[in-house]
Amino acid sequence: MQDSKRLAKPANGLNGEINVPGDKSISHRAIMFGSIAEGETKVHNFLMGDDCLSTISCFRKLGVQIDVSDDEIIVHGKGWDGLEEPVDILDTGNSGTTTRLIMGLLAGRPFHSVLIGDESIARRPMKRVADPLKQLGTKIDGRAGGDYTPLSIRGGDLQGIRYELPVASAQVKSAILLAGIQAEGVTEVIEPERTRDHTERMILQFGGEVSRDGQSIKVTGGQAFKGCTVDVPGDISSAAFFMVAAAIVPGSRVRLKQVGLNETRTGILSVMNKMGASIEVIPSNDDKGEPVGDLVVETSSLHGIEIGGDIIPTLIDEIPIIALLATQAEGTTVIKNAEELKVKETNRIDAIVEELKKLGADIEATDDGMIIRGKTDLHGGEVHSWGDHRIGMTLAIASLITTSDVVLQNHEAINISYPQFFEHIDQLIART
Ligand SMILES: O=C(O)C1=C[C@@H](OP(=O)(O)O)[C@@H](O)[C@H](O)C1
Ligand SMILES: C=C(OP(=O)(O)O)C(=O)O
Repeated sequence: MQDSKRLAKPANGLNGEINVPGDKSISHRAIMFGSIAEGETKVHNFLMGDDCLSTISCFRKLGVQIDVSDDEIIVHGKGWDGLEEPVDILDTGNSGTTTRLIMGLLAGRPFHSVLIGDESIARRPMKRVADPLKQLGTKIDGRAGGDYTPLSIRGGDLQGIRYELPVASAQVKSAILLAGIQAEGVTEVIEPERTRDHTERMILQFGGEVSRDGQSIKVTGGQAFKGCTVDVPGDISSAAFFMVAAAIVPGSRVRLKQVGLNETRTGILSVMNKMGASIEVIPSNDDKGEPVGDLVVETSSLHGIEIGGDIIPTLIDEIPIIALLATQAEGTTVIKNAEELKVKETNRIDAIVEELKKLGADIEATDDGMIIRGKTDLHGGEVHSWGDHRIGMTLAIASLITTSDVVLQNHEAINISYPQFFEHIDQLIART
């Protein structure tokens, strides 16, 4: 059953501080590297969202012991050879990152696995990963000629390749690197634009080697990893909802603590600065593999800008909430080169345009993005998350500034990446 939720409104803005949950991309990778490493890996501030729980469940089925407690996750890695042929199907749930990265990791394992996910995963293209992995020497098949789940993978002896990514995707890059570290010789991936580099950083953190020269990333095969401690920073993609909320709700001042500030993820900061938002960045000194800092955001007067080109991969997941921000900016905001949004959990161009229109936004879809004209007073109404966590959170933040109530259908989708989301809204409203 899908639940609906009538959302509360702040009388005097959002105020106070919160720790947003751990970074989703880094949490997935910590479980994966912990599983293929020798010895124990401790993960602090792990994101207990549904996507990362899917990753834990898959690795348990591959024979890895993973202990979950309130303050840490312990992964008992047994090295590459410790992974066992799963007797059950690996269910990756709603998670594209789990599905695509695990494909790369299983590509070099000498056994058979079957991957399946939910109905959203079943619509997302997997050929972009399967093609290069087949070139490395893996056997992969699946629905529609191997482009969609269910997928079956029979790992094999791999040979390094040189591969130019046709799309700027960290998931495809990471899958190839995870296969490349098991292959004979060197594997080189060339990205058209820079994408998030958490996999590369984690290879180094677990004692491996990877090099970058411009847009080219190289790994040598036959690498073994050593367990370590991973301190997961707060997720800037989750912080983005409260950065925008603070900027658009009158009378707000919010401090978001210990947020990951990796420059391959901070496009939202540049965009908000350009639009005129008041954001103070307070960097921390104890960088443990990833840069972190606090962000203080205040209500701001905003203007529209053009967003496109190589900044897109650094803010791809933030575009739904940037669209809402743009409805509160004077003038026109154009978002282009963002066609990848069509193959996320939903077609996020269609989803955000359709739902924000229901609240009175002046927004139109284009082939590769959207055009938003502001500033518009938004009104209440009934909206739907489309089963997509980022669409659901964007609509919930919109409800903080609408002239009447918003009813959000299927808000549970938000548990994918931010289980404490509504608690955090209540907390920031209560402090006013
Ligand atoms: O590597 C990752 O952790 C991710 C990469 C991005 O996807 P693409 O690689 O498909 O761009 C992003 O949208 C996703 O939320 C997480
Ligand atoms: C696209 C996302 O995740 P994934 O690709 O892992 O499903 C997201 O979190 O916005």
